[in-house]
Amino acid sequence: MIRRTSLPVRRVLFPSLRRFSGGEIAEDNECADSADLTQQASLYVHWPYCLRRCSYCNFNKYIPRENNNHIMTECLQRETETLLRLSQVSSITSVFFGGGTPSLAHPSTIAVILETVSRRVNLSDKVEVTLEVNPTALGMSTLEDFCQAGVNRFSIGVQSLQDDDLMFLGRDHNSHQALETIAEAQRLCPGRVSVDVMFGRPRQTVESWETELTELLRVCDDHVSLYQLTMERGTQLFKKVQQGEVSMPTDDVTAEMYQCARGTLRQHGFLQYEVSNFARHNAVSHHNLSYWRGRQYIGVGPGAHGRFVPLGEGGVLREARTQTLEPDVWIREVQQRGHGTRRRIPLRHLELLEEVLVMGMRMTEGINHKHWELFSPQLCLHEIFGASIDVQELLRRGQLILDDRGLRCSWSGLALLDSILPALLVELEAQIVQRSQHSADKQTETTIIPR
Ligand SMILES: C[S@@+](CC[C@H](N)C(=O)[O-])C[C@H]1O[C@@H](n2cnc3c(N)ncnc32)[C@H](O)[C@@H]1O
Ligand SMILES: C[S@@+](CC[C@H](N)C(=O)[O-])C[C@H]1O[C@@H](n2cnc3c(N)ncnc32)[C@H](O)[C@@H]1O
Ligand code: SF4
Repeated sequence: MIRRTSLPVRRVLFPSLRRFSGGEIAEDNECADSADLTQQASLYVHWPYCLRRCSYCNFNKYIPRENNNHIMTECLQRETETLLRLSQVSSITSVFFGGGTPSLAHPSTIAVILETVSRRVNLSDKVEVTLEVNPTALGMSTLEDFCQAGVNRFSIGVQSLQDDDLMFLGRDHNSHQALETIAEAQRLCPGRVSVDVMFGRPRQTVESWETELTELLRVCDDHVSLYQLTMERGTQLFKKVQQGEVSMPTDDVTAEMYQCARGTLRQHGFLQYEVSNFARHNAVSHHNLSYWRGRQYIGVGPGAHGRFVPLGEGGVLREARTQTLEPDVWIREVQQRGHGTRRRIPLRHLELLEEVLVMGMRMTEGINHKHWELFSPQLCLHEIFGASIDVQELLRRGQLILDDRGLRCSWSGLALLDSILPALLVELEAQIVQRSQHSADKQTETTIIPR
């Protein structure tokens, strides 16, 4: 039985182990081979500080007691060196400075980290280097210096163009500043500016959302990320909703908002390439694509996540790594041992395939046969999913497509990804377990010595 659960647009960008909550793209996927999987990685750098706490946010962020930018920079640099050495990658394919509010860092921090990377591995000038920017007056005034430091893509946290909503969300900017920042970023990096916008906000209606999005599309550049406002435990918003002070739109309303936004974006020439992401003129985010395509990534900074094979330590399995969350503790660890890795979990074959499946199905292109074969040379997509009754039902309903290109969601299926994934994961596990059972039986058969 396949039921709708929720929209897949909630904020899941990189997979957390065992917790799965949902056109045309540049061709770089096609050229990946198995050597690329271990020799290349993208790099994520987390800046953990913000000016204030937004009412809805439970990302890993802190309001600094004092300015320790200098020490944070030194430690980010040191951890980058350590993790590059452990991964033994030969090139970094994209860099993403996220947070927190990385536009609060000094531009020289960005330059120092990029120099550190290029001293150790290949970092071509053409590589995408993104900085997340809060559209405050300060954020806007430093954009040019960030470009000088090596940033060539900006991701601007606009969230809304309604000033009363921005205030309610606890943002540190207003709509005028957001518009000015978009214009300045576009002047500096034409075609490489993204905006984040949230829907499903209290009091928002489908009509007001459509008007707001249309207004944003008139002024924005070529990339838009849409996020459904999600209630997170421990946030002010969560408390207010629990206490009945604020009510959130129903699931039916947010589903309508999502579908309406997809249509509006399409009318404005944006192609959807992932559940939450839309691009014009092929201005896709290469960094985020590398997550969805199951490539290696190195996560540096407090709370950053990474996925790579630690070749420098003689490892053979890809590991899920998480860095220590709390900045002061992380700083001490980096000073003492060169990195602040808190957790390392080697991914078994099934777990790796689960991640490849969950992340890959978020893209409109889905998972093509060649891509799957890189991770699963023994069992192809048809062998795993072709005979499943649940999958057949999804195919019959037109929500899923399995053909000679590979496995992907249809337009209607993508909005239901969260309810489609469980059926796929169950089938994947069943087939992998069955196959390993089968080969174990075969091994036993051949090793029995007749009396
Ligand atoms: C964690 S923020 C970091 C970048 C920057 N500080 C900002 O706020 O724009 C990245 C994005 O996460 C999204 N986000 C954070 N909390 C969210 C929530 N509870 N629901 C939906 N999206 C959320 C916002 O759209 C935001 O742009
Ligand atoms: C919600 S997304 C927004 C991306 C944006 N829409 C774009 O197209 O560039 C970015 C956020 O995800 C989180 N994030 C991304 N990669 C991460 C990683 N490897 N480790 C930890 N957090 C990560 C960070 O909080 C970052 O601010
Ligand atoms: S500025 Fe961004 S990271 Fe900081 S609290 Fe707000 S949403 Fe979270």
